[in-house]
Amino acid sequence: MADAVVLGAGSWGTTFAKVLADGGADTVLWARRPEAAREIDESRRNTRYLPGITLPAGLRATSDIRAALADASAVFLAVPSQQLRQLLRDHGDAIERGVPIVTLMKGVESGTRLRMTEVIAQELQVDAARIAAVSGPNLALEIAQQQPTAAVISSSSGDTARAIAKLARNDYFHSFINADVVGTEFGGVLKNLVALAIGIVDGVGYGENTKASIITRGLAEMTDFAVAHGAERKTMRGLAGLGDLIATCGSPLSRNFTAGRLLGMGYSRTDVIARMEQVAEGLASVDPVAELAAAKGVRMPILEQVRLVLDGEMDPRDIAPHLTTDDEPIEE
Ligand SMILES: NC(=O)C1=CN([C@@H]2O[C@H](COP(=O)(O)OP(=O)(O)OC[C@H]3O[C@@H](n4cnc5c(N)ncnc54)[C@H](O)[C@@H]3O)[C@@H](O)[C@H]2O)C=CC1
Ligand SMILES: O=C(CO)COP(=O)(O)O
Repeated sequence: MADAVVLGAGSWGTTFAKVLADGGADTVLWARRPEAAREIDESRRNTRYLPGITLPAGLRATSDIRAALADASAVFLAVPSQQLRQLLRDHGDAIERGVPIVTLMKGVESGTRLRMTEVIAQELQVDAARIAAVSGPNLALEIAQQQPTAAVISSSSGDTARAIAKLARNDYFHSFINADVVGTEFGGVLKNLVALAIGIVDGVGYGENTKASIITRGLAEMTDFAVAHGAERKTMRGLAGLGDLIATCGSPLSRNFTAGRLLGMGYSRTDVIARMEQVAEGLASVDPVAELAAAKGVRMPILEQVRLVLDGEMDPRDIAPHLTTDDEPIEE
């Protein structure tokens, strides 16, 4: 049995497989395209997603998903959020009973508005104690370059969180644990939306005051939303909240920042999607998160303005002054 099987050989799946393999885990990475699996196995490279990175010799790749799953002691999921349900529907039956299932993903499903751990529980009919979510300030390329980084592994089961945290650590990557799955997952989803906003104002040409204002108010919005959905406030100040917000909003490596920047430069939603070569999860999360916020009566003016820019109903230059939609001053 392989210690870990990672599904999805994009930038994060490949990087996380490297993290696991560098920590000593016998790891198999599933790539949808046979030529991608071959490149990883034969050249120790994934040039499309991780240029310049040499992958560890111990990391094996395959395009045979069912054989990989049948041999897995733990399964890690790293495909775009809107694709997860179909993948599990097609191949979830190949996963052995009792195996922990870990999402590395940062999105909600449009339509159902479900978090990834909820999609896993629903589609595979597995107990929440077997499921974990990984989040944190984890820009893939920096980790692939072995720059020191921390993440948090969240599960309702302390045993599952601890087991995954022990697997996902090495001399450049450290995993903490928590039991706040709702907050940990929503942290990853919500920071993408703030990163879109930061990208937009960067594309417009605004500077650090604007960005700091949006990041600070964005964290307040994230916290209101997450707490209304049952998260712990402190999770939003941790790696999966503030930590990831800082990394994602401050880096041109972020695809959400990049997508926002194109919007700020005047490209339409359709143009931005066409130009992105990797997934920018925030683009698909805007509407379901806005719906979830409305259902709980949570006001999210920054998210609302990102939505208006995406829909072509607001000039990107107008986003910054509208950090609140209130006419009367409100308490910070
Ligand atoms: N790249 C990063 O720095 C980080 C990404 N994440 C999250 O990880 C998840 C995956 O993102 P990335 O790897 O960055 O995306 P990516 O765009 O680099 O790669 C996505 C991978 O999924 C595959 N894929 C696409 N549709 C598929 C389908 N229908 N069935 C199977 N495979 C499919 C693609 O071929 C590709 O290998 C996202 O939810 C993202 O938010 C989380 C932390 C860091
Ligand atoms: O989640 C990430 C960093 O923690 C990656 O952000 P992007 O998806 O915006 O690239």
